[in-house]
Amino acid sequence: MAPRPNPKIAAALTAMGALGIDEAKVKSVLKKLLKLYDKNWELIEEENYRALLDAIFEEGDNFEEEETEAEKAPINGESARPLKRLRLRGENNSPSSASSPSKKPHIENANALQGCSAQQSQNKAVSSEENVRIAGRPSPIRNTSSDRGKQPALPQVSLGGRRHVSERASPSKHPTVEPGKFLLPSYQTPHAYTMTEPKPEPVDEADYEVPIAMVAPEPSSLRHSSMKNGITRKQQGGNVSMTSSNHNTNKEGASDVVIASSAQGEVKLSLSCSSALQGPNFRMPTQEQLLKMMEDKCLRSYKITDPTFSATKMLRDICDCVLEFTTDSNDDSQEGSRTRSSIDVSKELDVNGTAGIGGSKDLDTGSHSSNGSLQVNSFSALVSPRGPFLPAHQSSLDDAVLVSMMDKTDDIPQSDVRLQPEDPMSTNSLSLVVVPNHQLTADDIRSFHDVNDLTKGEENNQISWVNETTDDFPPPFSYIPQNLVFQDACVKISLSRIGAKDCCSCIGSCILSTNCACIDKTGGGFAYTARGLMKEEFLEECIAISHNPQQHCFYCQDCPLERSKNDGCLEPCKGHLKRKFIKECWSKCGCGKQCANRVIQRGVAYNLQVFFTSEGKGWGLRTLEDLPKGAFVCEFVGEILTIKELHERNMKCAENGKSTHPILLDADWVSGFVKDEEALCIDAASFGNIARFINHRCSDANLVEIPIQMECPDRYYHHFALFTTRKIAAQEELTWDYGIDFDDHDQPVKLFQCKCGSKFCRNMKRSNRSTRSALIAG
Ligand SMILES: C[S@@+](CC[C@H](N)C(=O)[O-])C[C@H]1O[C@@H](n2cnc3c(N)ncnc32)[C@H](O)[C@@H]1O
Repeated sequence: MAPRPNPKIAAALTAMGALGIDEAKVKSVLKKLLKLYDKNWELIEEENYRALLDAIFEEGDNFEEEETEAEKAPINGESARPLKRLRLRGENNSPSSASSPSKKPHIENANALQGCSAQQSQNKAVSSEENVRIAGRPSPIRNTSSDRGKQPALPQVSLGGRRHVSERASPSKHPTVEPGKFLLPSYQTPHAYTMTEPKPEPVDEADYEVPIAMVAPEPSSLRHSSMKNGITRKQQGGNVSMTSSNHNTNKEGASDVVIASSAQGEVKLSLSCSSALQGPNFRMPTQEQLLKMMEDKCLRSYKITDPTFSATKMLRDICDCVLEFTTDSNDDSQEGSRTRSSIDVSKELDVNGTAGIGGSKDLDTGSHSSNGSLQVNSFSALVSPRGPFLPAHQSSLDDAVLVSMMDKTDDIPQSDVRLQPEDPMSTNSLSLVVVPNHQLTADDIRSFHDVNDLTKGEENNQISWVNETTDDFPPPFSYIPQNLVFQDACVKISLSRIGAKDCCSCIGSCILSTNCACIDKTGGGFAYTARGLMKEEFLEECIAISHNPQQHCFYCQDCPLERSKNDGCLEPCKGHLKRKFIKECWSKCGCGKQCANRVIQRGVAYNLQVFFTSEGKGWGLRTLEDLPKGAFVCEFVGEILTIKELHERNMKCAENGKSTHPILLDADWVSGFVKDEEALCIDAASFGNIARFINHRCSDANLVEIPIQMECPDRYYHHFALFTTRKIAAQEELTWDYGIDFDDHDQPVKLFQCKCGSKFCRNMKRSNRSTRSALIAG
């Protein structure tokens, strides 16, 4: 009867067999190792048989070196080592091994030996260290799982700088190497950025450098200087970039790695292939190919045998390390905060090969410059640390060359990392997303939105955004919770202007007071209920005014709106609505913040959401909870401009094909003369709050706007608050009547084809009217 195999030996053989290592070789090395370690299996089994694996590699190298001493003559200026490995690879890939999938690791194993060669030569030089290592610890590999990411390379493995392509398998020399195993770009057309599997092509070694590198999306001048300096550190708009470049003096198109982090805890790691890579058939590998290859490489070169090892995780670890370094451990504010990191891999191609890094031109999304170069700017780095993910801008994947990967969410386990290049809209923060080559300005970057909270924490509640209809993202703008003066607007807020009659001296809440000065100023008494809702009567009056504006207009003699047009033909005043307003108590009053007469200043109180409408109105705002009638929803916040400034802005916007959405603020029209700097409006196009998403509905809108006087004693109201006109059910879109006269093409609000769907739609009535007139005329 055959002796029962030692289960420990069997397990070791199985583990090594899984890596494609020949059983006989394992046995022979194991025997020696057992002897060396005095049969201490613990040392051998530690770290997935790392000691054994290491010994096998070393033994393999010694064996090969002895065997191929005669073949060490340099070829093409290369050392003999790669060639020796290749020969070995050829030997290992006997027909049987090549055809069997299980033999694939043989190829990798040969590569691993190749990766070991540097180690081998170092080992010889540090034999005393080696002795210590063997005696004290079986594995020379210090790269334990806890080290991973922080110290990705083995100290004894020299990987600094580029590795020449001939160190890798080149199909011309290694016919047994599988296609797609290598990052050998096969260029099809200048526009072919599809993630197709690269074909192994004959590569001229002189033109090909292994890319460990990155071309940062930055101006060419900066890139150039960073390349010259080798290593640069630059401060750009709050981002710190650490550029580590591996400059090859023989090549114009050297490449480098950029790791950037922002004060918000965002980390961006960018890698790019430089023009030096461009070959006649350059083609981008898929992310999976790239990461798989990296994992194979780690297995070979660093002997990382941990089955849970992944290149993705390693990249994330790099980001984590940056965060660790850049986060002040004493900073309490950082504690408990959700940190995220993003990893971008970008690629720059210089198709005609003339410009290299310094000479490439930037391109628009989906297109290429005349010189064929492609500049990638990532906005995945713009993701708020609090938000899970800023999805890529709508773009075809074919045009995209940049991948972004978010990691480290609180709610999704890291092991759940999925690469989803096919789903650019996925809001899974762990998605690998391809984003387009797109030039972003600093303004663009500042104004992107967190999918969980586009208020950037400025409101009481987070306000998320969703798009279930298209691939669009909310337009870029800066979120502000309170109005800001743009430039010339005269907004007089000063304590000295608020006299005794302009503020109350109530104690606690004014609702119980019989002589509140603020309530007296609000026409018609206390406007709010104790619950902070608008009183029915007051609300109905406001609604009635908005329904019949003609009956509540004041017409001035010298209208600042007409004056501001500056076109030499002053038309008569079109009228200013005399609205009801509310005077809320304020800081100079005796009451407290919880006073029932302070509603809008307590901010947004309901759960709202920005969503993409399905009726063609673009983005809209909806409520996620039932709202009672008379509830304050939000203020319309934006930049306060003079009407003159608005006209100038409108002209510029028209040139750029953009539009503003201003609303006119009330002034003291009845005083007879309102100065230019007192005729004001609010424009929320570039700076605004959630109200900028509220769409128009003719007549039966569920919100009504009411001016609020707070910190100004006169009839210049800078607060425009929106209250519900009725009960609103959860999920309903919030709308208000902009008060547009669809016949007046001269108003500051840009006219649009109204799709409010109301049976009272003025635009629909207008088009019905014109159809009728056309029918009558015709
Ligand atoms: C203040 S913005 C509202 C948010 C806007 N929908 C967006 O996507 O950013 C006003 C613009 O929204 C669109 N809009 C608002 N109400 C609309 C309606 N009833 N029908 C069609 N478009 C509307 C118009 O383009 C208008 O210029």
